Amino acid sequence: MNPLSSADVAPEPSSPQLVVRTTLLGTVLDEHPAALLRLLPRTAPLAWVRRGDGLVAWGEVARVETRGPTRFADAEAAWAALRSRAVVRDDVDLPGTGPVAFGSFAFEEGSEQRSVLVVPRVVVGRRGRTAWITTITTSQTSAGSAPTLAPVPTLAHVLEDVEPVTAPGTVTYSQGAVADEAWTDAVEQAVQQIRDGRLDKVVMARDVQARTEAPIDPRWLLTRLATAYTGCWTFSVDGMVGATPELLVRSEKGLVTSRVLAGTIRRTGGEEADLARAAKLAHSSKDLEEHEYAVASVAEALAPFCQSLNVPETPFVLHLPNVLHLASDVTGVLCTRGTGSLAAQAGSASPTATAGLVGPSGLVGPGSTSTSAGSPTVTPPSSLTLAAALHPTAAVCGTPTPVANDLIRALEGMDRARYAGPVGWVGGDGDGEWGIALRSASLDPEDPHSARLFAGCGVVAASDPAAELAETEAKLEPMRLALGAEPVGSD
Ligand SMILES: C=C(O[C@H]1C=CC=C(C(=O)O)[C@@H]1O)C(=O)O
Repeated sequence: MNPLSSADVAPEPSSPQLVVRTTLLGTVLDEHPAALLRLLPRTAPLAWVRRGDGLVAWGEVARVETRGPTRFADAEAAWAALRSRAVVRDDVDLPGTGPVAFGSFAFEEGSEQRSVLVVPRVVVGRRGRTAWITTITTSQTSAGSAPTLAPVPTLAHVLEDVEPVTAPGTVTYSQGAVADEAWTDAVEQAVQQIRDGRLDKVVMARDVQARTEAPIDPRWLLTRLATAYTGCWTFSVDGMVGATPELLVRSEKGLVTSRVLAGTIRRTGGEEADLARAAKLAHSSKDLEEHEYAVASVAEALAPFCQSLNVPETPFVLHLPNVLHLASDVTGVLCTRGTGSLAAQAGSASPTATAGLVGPSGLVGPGSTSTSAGSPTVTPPSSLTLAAALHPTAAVCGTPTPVANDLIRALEGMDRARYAGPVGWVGGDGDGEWGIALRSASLDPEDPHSARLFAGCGVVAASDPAAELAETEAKLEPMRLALGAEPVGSD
């Protein structure tokens, strides 16, 4: 059993002291992909779940709200202050045990939408056969006296308080910020700008409004998403709900992973026809081009933090129930004390500098990006720092990033709010997992009958606006299914 420990960093007088206790859960959770989600209360559920593993949480002992260009840095500083003073007893010591904060960040620095980090009161987690429960309280004790650990609830106690999940009833959909025709016009203009050479790729998104007969119970959506989209990360943070297939970054004990997606084709439902479509996607020059930009943006953003990086040369085809995607898993080893970053190594022209680093064909790989700031990193960056550095990737913004971002502002006609922004969790040691908030909806805090669904797609020179509109419809399917009534099976 780990002793009570408090990090030896100077206390930050303005932030409360967290008292955190993690213990093993004696009760075995069943194998259903939504088993963890069944523990959640109706109000403000927090979740990050995939294939039955992950974290669910509720209650709120601290909340950080940030905005604007410093939204990531401010959240990071607040979390650093909280975790540095935390008193922690962790009997399990796995990723996701001990102190945890859930976050959801606005896509755009000029967004009206707040970005949030929430420190929950109770977290239940599972990794394989191990399940645990963490309680977090804030200490009210005066300096010098020992903080009291909260009693740990049993699973039976937790389940006693769970209200039944309710269905949303009939759902009606209506146009979002931009009508379909105006949206395809905007895509047409984007294609023209690409053909004129102003940029290589831009991701254009749209929204759809859903209105439900009964108030939306987020657990209805989460359970259905986790059951049908088992390969995706089902998330819920501060009203942002979805099942994303795209992992922006996972940072665990010095290793980083990012699942990059770009390039899409709708599934037909028939196995043989889908295999033919997968082959078509894998050879589509338009989709491969879209994908290469996205992989390059991730590799470039990670290079300054990594001593080695593996960038697959060719994507694989990821099968989801609604669509097929081109996918690449980029992995890396973070710099530690004494090991310089890839970017720095590339600058020094070391023969081993780019070992294991394969740039996507035809694009500038990170190993040759000598302009990246490449000073050796001594403290491994937190997962939130990495997410901030990666955001926005070319899977949700475009190439070059600033030009694409400007074009999105000029043409898209809506505030993306937290759609396509990082969503996930960060732990007490900075490790964590952040997805890109895709295949998602934002629940209206003022009106429980209302949700805003989002979808976007990568536009390149060869894009056809009508086909891009159809692609957004395919990407809206998971959330339409989540709001539906018919039974769902797993993929
Ligand atoms: C922007 C979205 O998807 C991105 C992720 C995968 C494939 C994409 C594409 O093929 O366009 C997009 O880059 C979305 O789902 O809203």
